[in-house]
Amino acid sequence: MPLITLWDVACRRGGRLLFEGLNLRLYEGAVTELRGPNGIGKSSLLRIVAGLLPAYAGLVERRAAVALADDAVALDMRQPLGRALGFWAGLDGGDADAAMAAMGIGHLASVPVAWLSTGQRKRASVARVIASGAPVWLLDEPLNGLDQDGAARLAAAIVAHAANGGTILAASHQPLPLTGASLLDLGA
Ligand SMILES: Nc1ncnc2c1ncn2[C@@H]1O[C@H](COP(=O)(O)OP(=O)(O)OP(=O)(O)O)[C@@H](O)[C@H]1O
Repeated sequence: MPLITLWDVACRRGGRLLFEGLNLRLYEGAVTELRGPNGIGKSSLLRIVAGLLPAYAGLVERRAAVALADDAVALDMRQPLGRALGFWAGLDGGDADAAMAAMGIGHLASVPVAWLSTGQRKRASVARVIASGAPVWLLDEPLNGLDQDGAARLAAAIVAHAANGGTILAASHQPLPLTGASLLDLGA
């Protein structure tokens, strides 16, 4: 049984139909890379899957909790990273320290989120998804701003999450540094 199923989904934004007739199943243990040119609707699709944007047509079925990481770091900028992540992990029942360690940012726990660099913020938003405990991870350009170590940590986190029965849908212009992902090309 898929964790997420889309039936015949269409997306319309700003008066333009971006895509239609999209059928998608995200199964436990699957990693799916979402590709397509700028503006085709990848971020919009992630928001539809997350329930943040209504589909223009079609049906979306969610059988598990969903966590989305996009360009906006969804953390309190004034708080130290550890407390900001801990707040959400506390609500979600996840482990902020383990998530920070996985993304190599444990040493930044006392640094205000606003002071973090671009790549550190990206690592923090991935850590928030890790700490969410949600089976479904939606990642929008997760490699943006990440150095080689960050990319390797992201790949390891994705592989571990899939091995634990999670599913990952990642919109990325660069291939994720891991094997076994399936491709969904919105531009095809
Ligand atoms: N809030 C909005 N109102 C109207 N149109 C929007 C809105 N948000 C996005 N769009 C339009 O929807 C289209 C698809 O945007 P989206 O961000 O989903 O594309 P994308 O495939 O993720 O692009 P990129 O590769 O550049 O990140 C774009 O033409 C964009 O201008």
